[in-house]
Amino acid sequence: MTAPLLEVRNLTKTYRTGGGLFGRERAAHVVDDVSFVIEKGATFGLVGESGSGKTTIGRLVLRLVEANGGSLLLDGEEIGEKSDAEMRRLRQRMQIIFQDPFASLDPRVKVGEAIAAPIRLHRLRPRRDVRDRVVELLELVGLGAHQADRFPHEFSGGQRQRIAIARALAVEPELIVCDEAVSALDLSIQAQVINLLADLRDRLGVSYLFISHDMAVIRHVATHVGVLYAGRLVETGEAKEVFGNPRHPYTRMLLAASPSPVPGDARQRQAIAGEPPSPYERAPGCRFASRCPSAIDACRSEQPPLSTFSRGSHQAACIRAEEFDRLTLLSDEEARMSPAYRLRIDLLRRARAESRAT
Ligand SMILES: Nc1ncnc2c1ncn2[C@@H]1O[C@H](COP(=O)(O)OP(=O)(O)OP(=O)(O)O)[C@@H](O)[C@H]1O
Repeated sequence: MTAPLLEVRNLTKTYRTGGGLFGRERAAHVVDDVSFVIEKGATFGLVGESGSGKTTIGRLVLRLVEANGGSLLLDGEEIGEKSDAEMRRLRQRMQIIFQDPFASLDPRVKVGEAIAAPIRLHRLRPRRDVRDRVVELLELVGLGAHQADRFPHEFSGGQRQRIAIARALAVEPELIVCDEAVSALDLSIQAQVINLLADLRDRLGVSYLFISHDMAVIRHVATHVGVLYAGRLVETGEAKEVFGNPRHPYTRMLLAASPSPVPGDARQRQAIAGEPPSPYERAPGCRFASRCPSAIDACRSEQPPLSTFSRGSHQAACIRAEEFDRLTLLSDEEARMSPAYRLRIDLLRRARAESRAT
């Protein structure tokens, strides 16, 4: 079996703030033991609420910030230890697109020049061919040759994002990290940019780490999904499995809070009650326990077992919630035939009721 394009293993990031002469040093546990893979030509959608650590993971993958632990393998090769010089070469294979392309486009530089700069820097084309390549890239993202001589402010938000995509593609990357790349756009423009990204994936074989807080966007764009809660991945899997059969209670809450994918479906969206814990406070139990409808007392004192990470498979981190679901789905008939199951479900129900009463 060939190696996946990117393999992230047990990635951890803790920021230390304060300290010094008078301040007390504090640790923000922002990313905790995160593992996932991105296959060639796949879009891995990383979704979670604000502050869950999505941007940090994107930056860790590109080594724009350094991890405290874990490893990163690009095409099977460890890149976590590479020197700055080696990383500069590797960065050509990995690009990033931000939410606000205006911030990353110099207002004084014509867009043709902005796209040509990385081609020249990495000497990807002979000088005389650079202009043709810029035109080719503009056309690839649905813009025209005549737009090369305009300045960024002459474009709409959606067009600017297309320019950012063209510039990222200029170095022929294998992986593009899209950090909230469509979040600032109107819905109809969002759909156009998402379709463009999917089209480029099919035509060029590029892969994406697509970061978004919006389940509806992830549903449209992702082939695989990772659901992040307070720095931990609580569920990963193929998109059709995660959306068709979400297993973690947090995934279900995110889905209930997002619009129905069925046109005309008037289902009420349910806001997620409560707040995630601060990264500065890491209690021993499950981070999601205070918001979890299936939580029992034990969840507040110990982390529920994590199912082992295995490549490409659907995994649910919370074995306890899974077991509760499985048992409650048993029909009375099945439960009668299986006294052990019946006993177990009675115990779980009682534990849950007691935990709610306290
Ligand atoms: N340099 C830093 N020092 C201390 N804490 C940080 C630093 N950078 C990020 N954090 C904290 O890490 C947590 C995760 O931030 P991050 O930006 O990765 O989350 P996010 O899921 O991308 O959220 P958002 O969608 O709001 O950008 C936040 O609580 C943030 O305050």
